[in-house]
Amino acid sequence: MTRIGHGFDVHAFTEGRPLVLGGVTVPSERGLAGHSDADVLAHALMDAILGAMRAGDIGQLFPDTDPAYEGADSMVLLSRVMGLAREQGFLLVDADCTVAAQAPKLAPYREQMRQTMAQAMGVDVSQVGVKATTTEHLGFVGREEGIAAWSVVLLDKENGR
Ligand SMILES: Nc1ccn([C@@H]2O[C@H](COP(=O)(O)O)[C@@H](O)[C@H]2O)c(=O)n1
Ligand SMILES: C[C@@]1(CO)OP(=O)(O)OP(=O)(O)OC[C@H]1O
Repeated sequence: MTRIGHGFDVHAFTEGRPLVLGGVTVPSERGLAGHSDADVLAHALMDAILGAMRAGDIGQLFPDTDPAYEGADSMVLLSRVMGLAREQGFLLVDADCTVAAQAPKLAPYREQMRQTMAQAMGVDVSQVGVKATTTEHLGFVGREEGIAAWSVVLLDKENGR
């Protein structure tokens, strides 16, 4: 049985925080606001996995009211989500992600993001795609107010329903 999952997340830019995307700290004057490290790309990927598992979303699993997740490393959370998936018999077939950011330029960090997220999930780098786009200066992304990310995943479960 194969399940599809989709994830979407947005975080606003803020001063005084590092910009963490796909577990990689990207050189930037500003970072993203959030209870955790605000890794919007990892959050979209986690929600896609949870969606395919029909297991709610990251806000349910890691509430932003819980001090345990203050400043949390999203790669640790991603490992935990994939661990839950494995416990339920799911294997990751494939994942693909898109980050919409007007700036900074993300292409130089794309491969590192793929590798870092693949490692956190315990899968091969070939199973994780990361792409970046601007929004041609349109909307909140285009005004450089924040970054959005989307992810789709396929999970496989033997003899599952
Ligand atoms: N933050 C970003 C956004 C885009 N890129 C790369 O530039 C290419 C062109 O972007 P468009 O929005 O004009 O299509 C895109 O395909 C990415 O490779 C980037 O590195 N960082
Ligand atoms: C990751 C979590 C962890 O508390 O916090 P945030 O960084 O606020 O991220 P968001 O995507 O807004 O919500 C999900 C939360 O689970």
